[in-house]
Amino acid sequence: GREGEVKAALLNFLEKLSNSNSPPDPIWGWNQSSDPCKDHWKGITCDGRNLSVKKIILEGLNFSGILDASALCNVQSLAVSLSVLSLYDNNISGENLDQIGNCRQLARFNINRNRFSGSLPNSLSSLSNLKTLDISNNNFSGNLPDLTRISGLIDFLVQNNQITGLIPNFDFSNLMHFNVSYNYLSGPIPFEAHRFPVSSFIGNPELCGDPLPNKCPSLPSESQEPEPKKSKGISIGQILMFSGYFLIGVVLLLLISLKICNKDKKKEEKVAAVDDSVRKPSVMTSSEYKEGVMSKSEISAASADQSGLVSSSLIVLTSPEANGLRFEDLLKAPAELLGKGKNSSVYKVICEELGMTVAVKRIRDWAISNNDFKERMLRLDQVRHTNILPPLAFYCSKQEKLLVYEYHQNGSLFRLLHGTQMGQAFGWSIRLGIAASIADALAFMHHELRDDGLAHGNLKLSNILLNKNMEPCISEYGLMVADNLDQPSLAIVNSQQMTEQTGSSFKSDIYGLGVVLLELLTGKLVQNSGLDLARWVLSVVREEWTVEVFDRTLIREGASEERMVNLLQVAVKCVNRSPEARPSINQVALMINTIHEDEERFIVSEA
Ligand SMILES: Nc1ncnc2c1ncn2[C@@H]1O[C@H](COP(=O)(O)OP(=O)(O)OP(=O)(O)O)[C@@H](O)[C@H]1O
Repeated sequence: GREGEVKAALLNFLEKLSNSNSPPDPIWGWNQSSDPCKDHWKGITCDGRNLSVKKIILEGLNFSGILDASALCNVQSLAVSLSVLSLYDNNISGENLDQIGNCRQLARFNINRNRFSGSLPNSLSSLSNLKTLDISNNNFSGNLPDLTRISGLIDFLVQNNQITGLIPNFDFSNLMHFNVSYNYLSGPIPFEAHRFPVSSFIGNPELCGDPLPNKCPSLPSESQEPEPKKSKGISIGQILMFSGYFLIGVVLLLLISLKICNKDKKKEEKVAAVDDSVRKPSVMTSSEYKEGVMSKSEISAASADQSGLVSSSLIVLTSPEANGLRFEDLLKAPAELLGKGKNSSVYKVICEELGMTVAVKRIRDWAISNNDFKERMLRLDQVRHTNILPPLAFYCSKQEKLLVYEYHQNGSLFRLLHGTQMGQAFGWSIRLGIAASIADALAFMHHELRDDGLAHGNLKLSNILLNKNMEPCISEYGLMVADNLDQPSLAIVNSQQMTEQTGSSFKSDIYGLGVVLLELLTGKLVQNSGLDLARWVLSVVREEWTVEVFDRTLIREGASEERMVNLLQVAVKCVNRSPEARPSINQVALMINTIHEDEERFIVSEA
């Protein structure tokens, strides 16, 4: 019957894989007289009712035979259920690989670190459920197959092969990891792929265009075309990447006094100058800048009273770090653009005389009255928590607001998790400790500021900075000018908007925290609202292969699966579509701290 057919197919598959006629090690349980599901054959995972084989995972086992795809995928009763095939890290080569296309349910196919060669089967394009394709570190040659129809692809990893030709079109929308480095690919990198880091493409001498430093030779009629496109949708990731190239950043603090309304036009020109500088790095001296934007009298008004609370200029708050900070110093100092969102930019400003480096956030066209803004800043100044970055000073005019924060040279959690110094250990205990600190800090702030209606409003990895001791420091608390508020109408974003409108942005913070937790657990990049990542995690958890979601470096490190699953459950609760169904921040903080304490007890017991 069916069961016998599956069993025979698996035994045939294993025999070819192990390249020997001797029966498999008895402790594996693979034999004629037992059942792959009920008797838990090593490497086999079945569905909940033990009726069908869902996964075959035989990693790092020194197999040196062949993967005969027809032995698995041409057996109907097996092919209809198999969703994961991973033979990562063996010495296997392939046979009948084109038959893989018959394993229609395959969501993960991983043959990384083996000895496959020849061309990639075109039948890969019929695996419409595929989420992870990892064929890296083999000897594949020929062109990449056309995978445009696989819209759910999340990981596409083909690095370290001998693949030639152009990078074909993909549906890049869900792709989180894309790596074609160290092959023989040529031609331009598709525009949609520019958001991936340089490391995704290096080692292909004939590949060109962003994010690689070598420009593509311009085609006669299109040479000027791509430029404006590039500047259009600069994402956080791109900004981070570009910042590597910008050794000298751009000096600009655009300030327009309330009184001088007729300088609007002039201001627009200046804004354009900033925008332009993102593409073409240039340096503008502070005196050039000052002349254009601010009159001397305004500067002196700004610096008239160092102790702060001067009406229409820079208002210095009570942090001891802000002591002596003057507008003039900010204007004189060299500045570097750190990042730029739709309505805001952040500059690093080095005030040498004060021996101090600050980050200045400039927000344009924020529909908040100057009085409300001032009141809000003064209120925020009264509530302090060690893991919340207080503003040092601020400035407001009708068109724009400036916020001065202490600069944190260790960067953000975003950079730590996705940055170039990937090798740096960012292990499970540290991630869990950071998660607990963030939750505690938010719980404190929510409690103190609930009556004022002041939540964080835009919690995400790039707003969580790291101090000298690598402890988290949440910046931009209370600004509540989320960049993503005008994203395309996706269900969760809409409900988030709704809650925000009804004054309950506290629940949005819970959602934001949930996404941060998901990112810490999966190591995956989240775009915009966090919707993609949340949706992906939920789909994976629903498919009963929860372990698949975790960051591989955490798995490799041997992090406790139980505690990772516990934290995942907290995260999943936080990203519930319905704001009312999300737990309160106190509940979240309690749950995370319990997991963190478990972890600490475990570490002590291990020592
Ligand atoms: N005080 C600071 N010290 C060091 N780096 C900072 C500081 N404030 C912000 N940054 C970094 O500057 C970059 C730009 O910050 P910004 O807040 O504009 O970007 P964002 O968080 O991506 O977008 P958003 O405008 O939605 O907050 C980020 O990489 C952020 O981590």
